[in-house]
Amino acid sequence: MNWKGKNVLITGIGGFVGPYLGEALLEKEAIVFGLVRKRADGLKTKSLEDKGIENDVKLIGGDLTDITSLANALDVADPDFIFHLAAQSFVPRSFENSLETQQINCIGTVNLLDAVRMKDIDSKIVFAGSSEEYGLVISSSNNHEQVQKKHHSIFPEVENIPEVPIKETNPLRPMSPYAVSKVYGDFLMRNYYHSYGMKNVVSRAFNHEGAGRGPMFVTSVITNQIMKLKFGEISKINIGNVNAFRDWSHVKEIVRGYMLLAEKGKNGEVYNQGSMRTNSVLSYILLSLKESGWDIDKIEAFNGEKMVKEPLSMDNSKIFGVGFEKTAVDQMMLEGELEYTIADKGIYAHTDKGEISVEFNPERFRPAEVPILFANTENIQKLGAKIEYKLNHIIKDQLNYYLKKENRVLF
Ligand SMILES: C[C@H]1O[C@H](OP(=O)(O)OP(=O)(O)OC[C@H]2O[C@@H](n3cnc4c(=O)[nH]c(N)nc43)[C@H](O)[C@@H]2O)[C@@H](O)[C@@H](O)C1=O
Repeated sequence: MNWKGKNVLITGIGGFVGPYLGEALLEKEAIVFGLVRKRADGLKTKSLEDKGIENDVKLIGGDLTDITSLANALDVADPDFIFHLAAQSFVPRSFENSLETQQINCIGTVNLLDAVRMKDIDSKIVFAGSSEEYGLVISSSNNHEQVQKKHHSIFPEVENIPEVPIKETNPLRPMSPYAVSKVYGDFLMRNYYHSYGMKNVVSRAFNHEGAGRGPMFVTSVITNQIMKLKFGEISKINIGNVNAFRDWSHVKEIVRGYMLLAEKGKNGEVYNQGSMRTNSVLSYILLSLKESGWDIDKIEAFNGEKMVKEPLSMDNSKIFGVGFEKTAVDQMMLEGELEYTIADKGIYAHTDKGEISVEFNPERFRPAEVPILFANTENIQKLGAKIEYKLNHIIKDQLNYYLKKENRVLF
């Protein structure tokens, strides 16, 4: 599609993904408008300045919870396309402040749809749904008796049949207020399409990362701390649940997917976006250490009970198909060879440059957890999406970002 001269409105342009999307659309000569919250010191945001596009996008002050400001934004932008990215997106915060999350993510989304409907604007909306909507997904790694019992107590209808890689047709079993809010938006989009013919497509993106990712998300927590470790600013790594598996993509790939969905996504449809890989948080730590120059010999639980040899071997690449990378640690965890928690308090990584301590901090654990996310992306691949970035590209980008001292933060 020719984006040249197309009016595009991005809600949440000042977040993590917004500037990447803005940049990609500007390269295609689209006219980019961005909704940002009004502040006393103006509309400019650091993430847009970091990308150097703060003067090229047209910022509109507004708030998703204020429908009048959305009507105004639509008047100003007269959009051909709307990318609705704005949200409270940090899962732990949604547990602490559920109402805020529902106000921004649910009320904000219905406000946007109603403003478009009442103004009778003919634009196509791409909605940022989330893989978090799938929530409690069954895989062989969490399909043993004790865990099955717990699954049934949360979702009695669950059948203990492995569901990975996850298709769009998988049941939605949200595990956090954030996830519930995204299910709301997802269903509302489809309802407005079927009720009013309002053009829209839902993207269910799995985790996406890169330089500038919010410091509270786990990949930033890891790479930030590893750079601090390298520069002697801290002496150990502090982390939460290392046994969760996530499907991590590069943010640039997800942005390409958003644009593809705007162009070719079927109205009223839902598309997964992801890498078709799954790795544990522990592996993200080990791979990041490796990328930063530490050679890991073995890892060992604080209590000394379990030992893992060659944690970084990258075989088994054919098991799950496209671009699958996993470490021996992932392999053992997925096959249940390593206990669900290989350690209760932490692990030591024995490296060529000495021992690194990785401490599990109970405050970083969540009241409810999504055990594994692993995307089946066949549907968006049929539209032309390709997976090019490897996990180590993503890690490198994040480590490079934290090479700069001013980017290293307390987290
Ligand atoms: C697709 C989806 O992606 C993101 O949601 P998320 O998966 O919750 O992302 P995260 O990076 O906060 O956590 C990933 C995993 O890592 C575990 N974990 C361990 N230790 C720490 C830790 O210290 N901090 C954090 N944040 N997580 C930790 C944590 O328990 C979880 O299992 C959002 O963009 C969301 O908006 C979205 O839509």
